[in-house]
Amino acid sequence: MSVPLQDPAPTLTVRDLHLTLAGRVILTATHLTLAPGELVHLRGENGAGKTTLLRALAGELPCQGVVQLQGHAPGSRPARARTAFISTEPALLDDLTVHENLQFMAAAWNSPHIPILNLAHAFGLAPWLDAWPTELSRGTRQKVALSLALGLGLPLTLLDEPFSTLDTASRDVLRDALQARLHAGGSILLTTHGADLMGLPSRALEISQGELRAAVQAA
Ligand SMILES: Nc1ncnc2c1ncn2[C@@H]1O[C@H](COP(=O)(O)OP(=O)(O)OP(=O)(O)O)[C@@H](O)[C@H]1O
Repeated sequence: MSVPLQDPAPTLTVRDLHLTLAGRVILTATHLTLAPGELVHLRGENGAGKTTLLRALAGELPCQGVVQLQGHAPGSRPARARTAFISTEPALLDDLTVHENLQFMAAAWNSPHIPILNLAHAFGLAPWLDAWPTELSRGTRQKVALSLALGLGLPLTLLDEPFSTLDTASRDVLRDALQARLHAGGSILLTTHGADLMGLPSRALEISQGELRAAVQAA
């Protein structure tokens, strides 16, 4: 007897999320799910609430409602162990070299160091491995952070405008790394201002004036 195929459990589930800052409701999201191997592309104008949503899902901002990452609340230890979040100004440890940062983060996540280093090489970071983070340009710092985020191979990757500071060759490397993460069953939520996702299969969501709306289209 054949067993009916079932949809895999979502990596991320959001229902009736409300986020209030300084007495003002900044963000509402009635419904959002992210399946394994799915890329959701969050679009919206300046100030729409994209970064705020990513920060809430990463556990950096407290919110009300149902938010579950593989059954865990954002910010909890198990949720943090499953989430990579790269902001537009990614933090690195300034008293460690780039290579030491990569090794330290791999050890902190109990993850192999080699996939991270391979991505760093693909991004052309070899000349920067012995540099200090304070010596890096914005785009180079972003490439270090993206090597970490995608090389860790965590179930959920949250990326705030990951393409914005990258040159053409690095955008291609990022596209291939995102594709590989999706093939491995990772879930990705990323923000952009525009619509160009370089051919990556994605589901677009629109966020406007702090309100997350229903799906727009598959790309
Ligand atoms: N700490 C805070 N206190 C009060 N309001 C805030 C705070 N952080 C963000 N906001 C407000 O939340 C709203 C959404 O900001 P957010 O940074 O999420 O927008 P965004 O869509 O990422 O914009 P952009 O494309 O410009 O980066 C804005 O109106 C902003 O002023």
